[in-house]
Order: sequence, then C-alpha cells, then structure tokens
Amino acid sequence: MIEVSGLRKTYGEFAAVVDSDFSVAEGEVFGIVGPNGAGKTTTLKILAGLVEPTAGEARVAGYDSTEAAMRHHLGFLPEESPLYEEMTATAYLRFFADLYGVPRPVADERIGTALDRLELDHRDRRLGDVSKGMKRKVAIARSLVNDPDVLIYDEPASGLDPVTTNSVLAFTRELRAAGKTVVFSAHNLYHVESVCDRVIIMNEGRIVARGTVDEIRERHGETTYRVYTDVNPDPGIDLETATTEAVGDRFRTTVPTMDAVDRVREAAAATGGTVVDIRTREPSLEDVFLDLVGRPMPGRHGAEGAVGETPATADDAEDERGSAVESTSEAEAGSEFEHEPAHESEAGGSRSGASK
Ligand SMILES: Nc1ncnc2c1ncn2[C@@H]1O[C@H](COP(=O)(O)OP(=O)(O)OP(=O)(O)O)[C@@H](O)[C@H]1O
Repeated sequence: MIEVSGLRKTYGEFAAVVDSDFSVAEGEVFGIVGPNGAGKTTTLKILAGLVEPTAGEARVAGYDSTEAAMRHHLGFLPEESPLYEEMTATAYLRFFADLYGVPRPVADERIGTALDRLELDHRDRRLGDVSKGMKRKVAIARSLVNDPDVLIYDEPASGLDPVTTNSVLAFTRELRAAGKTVVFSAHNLYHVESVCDRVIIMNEGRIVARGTVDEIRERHGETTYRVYTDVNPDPGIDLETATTEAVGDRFRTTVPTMDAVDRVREAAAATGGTVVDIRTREPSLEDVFLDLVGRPMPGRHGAEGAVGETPATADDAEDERGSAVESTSEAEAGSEFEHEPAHESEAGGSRSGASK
C-alpha cells in the first residue's frame, strides 16, 4: 500500500530525511519512532503529499505522493490540529465531508460511527469548549470522513491523558481490523509496542532499525543476566560493565555475559557470600532505542508513560518486563539453585537503599 524508496528531503544544506526505504502492506499498522528532529514528521508529510521530496519517491495507494488524486485515498492527522472553535464536532465533521463531496446521509453515518467508536461525548458542544483529548478525537474522526484506505497519523496520542490515549490506541487497532493501513509516529514506545505490526526507528534523518518489535529487540538488543547474591560482591574484582543494586536483603548485579556471571560468583565468594539466584533478562525496545540513538526516549517519565497497564516509570517497566521474562527462564537458572528457589516478590522487592 505504501512504497518508499531512496527518499531524501533537504532544507538547504540540512538533510531532514536521508535515503529512506520502507514499505507498508495493506492492513498493516506501521510505527515510526525517533527522538526530536529525527525526520518523522517530514516523512509523514511527504507521504501525505504536503512536502515534496528532494529525491526518491513515495507511492501511496498506487499513486505518487505528489499526485493530487492520492489524497482521496488518504486521511492525515497532523501533530497539531487546530479546529474551528465556533463549530460543534458534528458541524465541523460535516463541513469536511462536504469538502470531499460525501453525500450527507453517508457522511452522517460515517461521522456517527467514528465518534461512537472514539467514545466522543458532547458532540454538540462548541469545539472551543471541549477538552484537548476530545479535540484530538474530532481531528481523528476528520481523517476518516472520506473513508480513506491509508491513514497517516503524526503523534496521535501525544499529550493525552491515559484514558484518552488508550481509547485512541484501541481505535487504531479497530482501523486495522477494518482493513485500513495506518502509519503513525510516536515518541512513546508503549504506543508503538502495543499497536504496531512493524516499526522503523529513525535518528538524524536515517532509519537505524526496522522490523517487528521482537525482531528489533533480537537484532539490536542484548540479553543480560541478573545475579542475586547475599552479599555485595567485592568491588575489587573486575565485573565488566556490571551494576549492583540492593533489592530487599539481597544484591542484584546485572552483567552482559555468562563469563561475567562467574566473576560475580567469585566476587561474592571473596566477600564471604554466595550466589542465590541467576535470571536472564531480554532487552526492552527502550534499551534498544537507547543503544541506537544514544539517549532515552523523550518524555518517558511523562503522563504518557502511565497508560493502562503501562508502568509509571521506566524502572517499573524494567522490572515488569524483566520479571515476565525472568519467570520463563527461572527453571533454567533454578536447576543450579534448587535448594534456594527464587521468589518473585523478593527479587522484585524494595529498592530502598539501592546502591550502584
Ligand atoms: N521547513 C523546514 N525548514 C528547515 N528545516 C526543517 C523544516 N522542517 C523540518 N526541518 C528540520 O528537519 C529535521 C527533522 O524534522 P521533523 O519535524 O521531521 O522531525 P521529527 O522527528 O518529527 O521531530 P519531532 O519529534 O520533534 O516532531 C529537524 O531538524 C527540523 O528542524
């Protein structure tokens, strides 16, 4: 449904998008993530026919993105979407449906369906008086009045409260179920992980990783090992890039290799202690992002992070992801420590007094 090849956009000497290639299949939800200035919006605007590429091409629904006819197949949600404040949601959406020449009865049905699915109340209130979340929902409904095949959404859930964010993400899944092709950009990795079939990570105009979230994690991330000891391992022994934290009455040292696990064992022994548990931890998309981009996802501690079951902080996320994986690998590690099985609650316990 979307084919992008050799895409480049420069502003003077500055390259906002460099040699971008990707394709999006019909009915797929495709995510573009990256830090500020990565080139996400520029890419989306090229797809939407609002910015002309300097080189390369983007084909959308069989058209070159610069062809006017392409827009009949496209719904675009810009990052900022000012609405006509004096209009009600219904009047506003009818107005756009009229612009597309959609017959009124068809438009009303489409608008009603979209607003029902988006759970939008106060449809007859002036848009200037409704909440930010409701405005965003109206803007999303606007992208659907022409019943497009392809939806291009720039940060659809950015800055929304958790309930509204969940509603927007659930709606995106419904669009996929209805056979729509959706490309959206996000700062928040949870949005991407929970909805997207495939993802690209952009940095400084270039695609630095691509694939499903699992593929990206496998290709670019590294498994780490968490070694629990009953003493703080002797810092005199080389533990590579290990970090040690106090967890309840134990110490958890995170290391990158099995060799390093052995050194933690030696380090614990040198301090008169022993290893009581070892668990593996798969990398999160957040870890991969940090490695590839060199900085954490912006706003990861913000309100967006507290969506639904999403952990409130990155550290909580780490523990939750870690424990999910850890529990599967426990049996493996447990054979060595059968006499002292790990308890999730102990391992995931209080961080008070944590030291590095
Ligand atoms: N019209 C323009 N003229 C000059 N530079 C531009 C223009 N539009 C975008 N840029 C630059 O191109 C780079 C990519 O911008 P873009 O908006 O695509 O990034 P982004 O990944 O969407 O960032 P954000 O997450 O902050 O929205 C930025 O450095 C931006 O300043």
